[in-house]
Amino acid sequence: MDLKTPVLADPIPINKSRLGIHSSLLSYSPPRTVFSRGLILSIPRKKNGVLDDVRSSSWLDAMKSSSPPPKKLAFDANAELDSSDTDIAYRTWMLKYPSALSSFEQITHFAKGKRLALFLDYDGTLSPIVDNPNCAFMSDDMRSAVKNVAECFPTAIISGRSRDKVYEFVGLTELFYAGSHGMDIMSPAKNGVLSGHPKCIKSTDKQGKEVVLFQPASEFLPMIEEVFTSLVEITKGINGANVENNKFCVSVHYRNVDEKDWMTIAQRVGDILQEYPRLRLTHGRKVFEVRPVIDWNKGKAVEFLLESLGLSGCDDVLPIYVGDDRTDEDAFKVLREGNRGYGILVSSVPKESRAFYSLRDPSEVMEFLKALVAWNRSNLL
Ligand SMILES: O=P(O)(O)OC[C@H]1O[C@H](O[C@H]2O[C@H](CO)[C@@H](O)[C@H](O)[C@H]2O)[C@H](O)[C@@H](O)[C@@H]1O
Repeated sequence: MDLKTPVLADPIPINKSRLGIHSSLLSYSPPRTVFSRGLILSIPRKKNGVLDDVRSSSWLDAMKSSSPPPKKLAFDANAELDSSDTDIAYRTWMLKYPSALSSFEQITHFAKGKRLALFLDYDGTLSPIVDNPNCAFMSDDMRSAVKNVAECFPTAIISGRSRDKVYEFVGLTELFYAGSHGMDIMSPAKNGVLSGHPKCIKSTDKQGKEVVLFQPASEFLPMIEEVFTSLVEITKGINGANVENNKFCVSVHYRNVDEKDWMTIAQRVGDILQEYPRLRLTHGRKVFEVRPVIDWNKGKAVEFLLESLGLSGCDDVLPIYVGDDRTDEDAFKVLREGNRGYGILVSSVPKESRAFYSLRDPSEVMEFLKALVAWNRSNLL
């Protein structure tokens, strides 16, 4: 698809390319803007996506910067000058990743006459980041915004959580759910789009309704169970550590662990992972994520869903993906590389990304969803 984005509403010089998009929006390139130290979240990473050895000091740096501090702390702890520095850095960063709200007209101008498909991450996108992963509830307002948008466009939630857990939080039957970073895809009960797929299986959901599932990592289930048990065991003595079973992945949270114990937890997790060459370790927001070494991620899940919905390879389709985390970058990449659609990064701090646009936090995500619904309704008049 040719993303003929109209003129950008920000002062970035417009590239005279065929697409009329600034070159930085066409192909991924490292940001040219220099931000103050500590504002860029970077994680040491090898080319294959696996993090460097867990014992290296770069891990500790990555752990420290892996989730932005709550805004209040970032502003209170330092002098006024720091907060205005932060603001300037954020506004400068937004030149490269304009707000999807202030660019809304531009987005809908391009979306006119196209079929939209919406992909939403859960934690940090639909619900704010909280200390206790079991309490990451979404608000009723957000739920109704998601429900309304799903009535207008095919909508999927793609999360690192287990599919059951994210379904429990969201509780809407009309959506597609992809848990375990896209390794556990379920189509809505009344929508049979996955039924014809050769690798899909029929199952029943918690309410006993028939559902269709796609689980490309199913053979890893016993291994994940085993590593989950070991991780629970080795983190028992570390105050605040929390191991979450996400079915085809495991999360080891250190958000509530005292910083002096971060190296210990990283080392213990690394030691266990040594025994599992078919599992890999990645790093999210104050969390280590253990997952199978298979060629599958949130980007692949987006491609799979688009194909299953018959929306792949069509010029009149515009997929939009909204997410806040490193794992969402795989989806942003798929949309950007194929010039297929828009990635929207949710972040309150400058971050390097493959997204096109940005939103500051879940409340802006909700505004954006509401705006999409209003725009769709106005088109029907
Ligand atoms: O793909 P996502 O839906 O963004 O899931 C990624 C991880 O999200 C959850 O952890 C994050 O949110 C927690 C609740 O706000 C927070 O306490 C934690 O520090 C964050 O990393 C979830 O618990 C993980 O299992 C997911 O992998």
